[in-house]
Amino acid sequence: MWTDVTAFITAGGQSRRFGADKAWAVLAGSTLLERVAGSLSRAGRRVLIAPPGKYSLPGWEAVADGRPGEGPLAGLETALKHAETEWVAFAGVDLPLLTPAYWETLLQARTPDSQSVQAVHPARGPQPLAALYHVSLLPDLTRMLDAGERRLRQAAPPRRTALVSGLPERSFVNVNTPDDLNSLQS
Ligand SMILES: Nc1nc2c(ncn2[C@@H]2O[C@H](COP(=O)(O)OP(=O)(O)OP(=O)(O)O)[C@@H](O)[C@H]2O)c(=O)[nH]1
Ligand SMILES: [Mg+2]
Repeated sequence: MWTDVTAFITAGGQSRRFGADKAWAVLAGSTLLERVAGSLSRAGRRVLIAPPGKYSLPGWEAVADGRPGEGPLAGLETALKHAETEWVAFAGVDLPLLTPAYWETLLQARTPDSQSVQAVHPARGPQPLAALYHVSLLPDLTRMLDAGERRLRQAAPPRRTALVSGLPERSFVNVNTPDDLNSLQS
């Protein structure tokens, strides 16, 4: 059990590219939402950020977005506000190949002065949508959002971000379109 981290799944998106709610899309008998949730099931407290009543996931609390429709950076602000631990594990709904081992590797890479821990894809760089964040980021995050910033990759300063290389590339598979899902099924 990961007692010192709270898991959050940000599920407030519109799935415009997918064309239907991708949280409910099924891969190998489980929904994408269930698959991400499964990777985080060892977290002591688990919270879904989504419009009220939209999803229910056994073992997961639900909280509403503080800034509905403003994207995953706003979802992260909501997560940090609801965290009762110093660290949160923050994930999107559309990363169906994440595993407990992925998160354990990130948890072990925390350092006393880091505010985020992110896995690095060899071609695409740091992966902020399946990453750890420290609650001390909250005031700066709120300021950034108030100033109009919406890019999740801006959430943590690079000098305070611990980077983890060498995780299996399949961990990063991200489903944005029906083709992305089809290519996993074939
Ligand atoms: N809480 C919250 N999460 C969001 C919001 N917008 C997107 N997300 C989530 O952020 C993650 C990554 O976002 P995208 O891949 O862009 O998903 P999306 O916005 O539903 O899809 P598109 O409409 O195709 O961009 C997914 O888990 C989304 O549910 C939002 O406004 N609030
Ligand atoms: Mg989007």
